[in-house]
Amino acid sequence: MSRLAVSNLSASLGGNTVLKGIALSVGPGEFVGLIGPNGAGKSTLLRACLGLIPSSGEIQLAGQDLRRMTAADLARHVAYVAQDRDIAWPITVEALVDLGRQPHRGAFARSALADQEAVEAALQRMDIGKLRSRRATDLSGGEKARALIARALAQQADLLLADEPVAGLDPAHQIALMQVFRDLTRQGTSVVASMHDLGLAARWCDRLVLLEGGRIVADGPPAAVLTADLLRRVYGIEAYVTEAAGGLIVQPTRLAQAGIEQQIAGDNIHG
Ligand SMILES: Nc1ncnc2c1ncn2[C@@H]1O[C@H](COP(=O)(O)OP(=O)(O)OP(=O)(O)O)[C@@H](O)[C@H]1O
Repeated sequence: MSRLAVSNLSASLGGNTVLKGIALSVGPGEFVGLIGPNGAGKSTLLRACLGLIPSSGEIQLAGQDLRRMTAADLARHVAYVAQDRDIAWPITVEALVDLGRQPHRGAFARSALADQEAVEAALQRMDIGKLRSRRATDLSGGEKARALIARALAQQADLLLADEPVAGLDPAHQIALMQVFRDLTRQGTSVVASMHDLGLAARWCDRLVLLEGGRIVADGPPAAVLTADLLRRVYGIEAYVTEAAGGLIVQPTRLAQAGIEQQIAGDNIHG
């Protein structure tokens, strides 16, 4: 059964239709990268799948109609890392991560062993064990991002939706996060992460979904989606793309239009 099944999904914001007839199914253990230019609709799609914005069409989570699920049901099935990293309260990092356990217990219950283990595992996975006693509001941007991802990991939901989770992370923590997501998916969790880093998306995701103007224009293995033609057409870039041990390598190199202009200039100089 799909962890997430969306069909004919459309959504409007501020009077504009920003998602148009989206169909998407994510199975157990898939690591899906949601890619596309600024404004393509990636955040809106993730938010619609959580019922955070009004939408039309069908959205099922773990076989249940999203619009019939209670907040508690939803929190047991799906964890979310928002693009916005604002942390409102000066609670400790450990207390912040522990909030991820809330769906698993009553509001005033004491933390059970399973909760403590989940929090500890999330702190270690995101390499923030040594920050556990710091106030979350005092962390650096990348540290805040890791704390918020840890909170979502502690939730131990079957589906994790993460909006630009690598933004602001240093290269080591970017790779470590990709490894965490891959490990989770190999254990059966499904991950959908929006990403701008095409190199990371190419190398780590099982599947890429490319959005443009609120529509899905490609959906498949990285090598099928990150073609020179699609990169030029959708992003307006040229890229170095090659198969290598360990996965596809994609390195954007220049603007497609600028490339044409340079070629013309070069032709004039040499011609
Ligand atoms: N509250 C809003 N009111 C009006 N338009 C909105 C609103 N929120 C988003 N939009 C528009 O919806 C479109 C999709 O936005 P969205 O944030 O989903 O894009 P995105 O692919 O996540 O972009 P980015 O890569 O820049 O984060 C954009 O054109 C954006 O301007």
